[in-house]
Amino acid sequence: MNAIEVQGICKSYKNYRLSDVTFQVPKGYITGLIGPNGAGKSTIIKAIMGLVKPDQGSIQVLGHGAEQGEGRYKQEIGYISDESIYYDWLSMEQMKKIIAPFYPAWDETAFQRYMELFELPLRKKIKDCSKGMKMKYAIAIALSHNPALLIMDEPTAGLDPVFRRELLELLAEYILDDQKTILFSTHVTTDLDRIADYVTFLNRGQLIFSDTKDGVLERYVLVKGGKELLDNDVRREFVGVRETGIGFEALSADRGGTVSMFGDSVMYQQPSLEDIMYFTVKEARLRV
Ligand SMILES: Nc1ncnc2c1ncn2[C@@H]1O[C@H](COP(=O)(O)OP(=O)(O)OP(=O)(O)O)[C@@H](O)[C@H]1O
Repeated sequence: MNAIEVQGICKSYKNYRLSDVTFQVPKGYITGLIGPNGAGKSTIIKAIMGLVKPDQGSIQVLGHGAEQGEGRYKQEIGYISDESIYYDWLSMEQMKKIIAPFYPAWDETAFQRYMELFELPLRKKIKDCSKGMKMKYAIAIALSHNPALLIMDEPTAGLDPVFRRELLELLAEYILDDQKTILFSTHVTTDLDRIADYVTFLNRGQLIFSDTKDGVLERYVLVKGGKELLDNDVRREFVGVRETGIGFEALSADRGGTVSMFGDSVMYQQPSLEDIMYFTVKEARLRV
């Protein structure tokens, strides 16, 4: 079953086009949305939240059309935006008192626990908080109404490495009951290496893939070989090629085909998600 279904979404801005993007966010898992700056991650997330109206396509969230304004199902969603959405002249405690009544499932004990865990002083004014503190506060608020679906736009941006890791552990714990789903965007692929079950990769408004992380890592392979092997036909086999002083390094999206083509004349390595993003994005830039 899917918590989110994005079907054929298109959205055009002046110098940007999100082109026919289709993917699903399966219930009970963590899906990471990756892509470089300007790929369209925030646009997709805002469309899922009903904050951006797609030109074409449809989006279902928890079984409802995403365009259904402030439908009740929205209480089931914990949303962390890439912009601060709070009245920053209020203290964190005062702001919470405004937000909590909107959520019937608000858990005050959990909120107090998260504030303590994240070392956030309740009386501090939001405008006096650091970027990381504001992000932690948004996470505390989102988790305290026990949402079935957590949607976060770059939640790890601005967090120090220690809290970043603790947050990822917290999220992994959050979905342990199989009823919760998380979608989060990031351009830090190591966040996904740690906790994502599914990865959706967007580049220049186009979907590159949406698959299980293990499936992606099985399909792609990094090849290292001598320069003499690299002619134009061979280049076309790869997602991207980087020439080095002594040879080349290239990424293939077809491990089986590549291994049967090169046999043992090259070296093979398991690429990381960062390698996959690097070669894909670099190649797309060269083609423009
Ligand atoms: N309201 C808007 N009007 C015009 N252009 C917009 C608007 N919103 C987004 N864009 C453009 O759409 C493109 C995608 O932006 P988006 O914020 O979705 O990317 P992103 O992948 O979230 O990037 P980042 O990682 O830098 O946050 C960018 O070129 C951006 O300038």
